[in-house]
Amino acid sequence: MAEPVVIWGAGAIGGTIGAYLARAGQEVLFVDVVPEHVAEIAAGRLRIEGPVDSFTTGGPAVTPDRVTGRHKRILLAVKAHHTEAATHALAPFLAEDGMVVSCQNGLNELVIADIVGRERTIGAFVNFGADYIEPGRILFGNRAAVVVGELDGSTTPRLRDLHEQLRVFEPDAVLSDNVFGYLWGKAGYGAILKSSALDNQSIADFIANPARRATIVALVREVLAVAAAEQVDVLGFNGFDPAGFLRGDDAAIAASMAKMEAFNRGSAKSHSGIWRDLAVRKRQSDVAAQLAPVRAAARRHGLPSAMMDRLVKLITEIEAGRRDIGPASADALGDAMKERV
Ligand SMILES: NC(=O)C1=CN([C@@H]2O[C@H](COP(=O)(O)OP(=O)(O)OC[C@H]3O[C@@H](n4cnc5c(N)ncnc54)[C@H](OP(=O)(O)O)[C@@H]3O)[C@@H](O)[C@H]2O)C=CC1
Ligand SMILES: CC(C)(CO)C(=O)C(=O)O
Repeated sequence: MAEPVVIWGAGAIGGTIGAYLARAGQEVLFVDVVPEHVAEIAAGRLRIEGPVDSFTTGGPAVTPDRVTGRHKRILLAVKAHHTEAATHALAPFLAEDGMVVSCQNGLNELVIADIVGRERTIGAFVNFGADYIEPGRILFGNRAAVVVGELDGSTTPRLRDLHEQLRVFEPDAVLSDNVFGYLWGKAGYGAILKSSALDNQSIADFIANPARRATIVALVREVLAVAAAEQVDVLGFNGFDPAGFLRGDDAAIAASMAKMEAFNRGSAKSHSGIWRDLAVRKRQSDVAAQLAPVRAAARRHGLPSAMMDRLVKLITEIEAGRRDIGPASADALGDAMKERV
């Protein structure tokens, strides 16, 4: 029997990728902590819906306590604040020569590598949009960048195999020698998504809102300054132009903002996953966990992190029920910028 690929965390991202692989006839084992969702997948009722595609599939699916065997390829797709626990849980089931592929937002590769070893960790960057609707139902909102890369930038046979496999899901998937360039790029672009969760506007409307422009630029530049200090060659994607932001080039930034707005208008996923956690699912988001390594690096380099610090504080207040989502919260992030100067 073929070696199955394990999808650990079969929600919006893991469920979508796994559904494509299963539909293509590949051996997939879905693992998730939500028993009702696991039951639907195991019963062959994993439904992908939305403008991109519409199909129902399924396959073997279990909760983590029912996993057996040792597996060569585990795609990890849990939120950043669940990375450490999930990696500890999967480690006993990872083959000695196996790999964990982080299909996540954030610099989770660093956490995973600490637990299973750098040589068993592969980096990935995903920017497509998906929403977990209910057990067995996922909205696939839009296609977007998918990238894989070894942490040291090398091109290995296992990376080529993984890349080929992911092309079943995203034909334009990229094999990169600079996956950290994309991950830091997503940290910059992701800062916009995070700040958009302070308000109820869609991502596209938030980006287009002139009242948010200066705050977005200051926040993105703060993140990218840290990437530069870390000597990362940050890469762009789907309209995001990190070089333009870093240079403080107004024309390039305006062009990038227009492209990012258009890109997000084309998605059926109108709001960020973070907004969805806060406003719809009423639960903790992974904002603090995603920004933790960026803020730590800022401290190491003696760089400012006032915008990121304020963003985390505001989101934490929303999570605790001490603050509402709305324009006043987005304004409060702008205040951090004004206080800085
Ligand atoms: N959704 C999107 O459009 C995008 C998401 N991302 C990133 O992809 C990653 C996955 O996000 P997304 O798919 O949206 O999240 P979801 O919440 O939709 O899916 C994650 C799933 O993993 C489950 N889970 C949590 N802990 C564990 C565990 N220890 N073992 C197994 N399963 C677990 C969750 O259960 P429970 O819900 O109970 O926690 C949930 O079912 C995140 O890093 C996110 O930032 C990146 C690009 C786009
Ligand atoms: C908005 C999106 C899908 C990136 O395009 C994202 O990364 C998120 O919601 O966390």
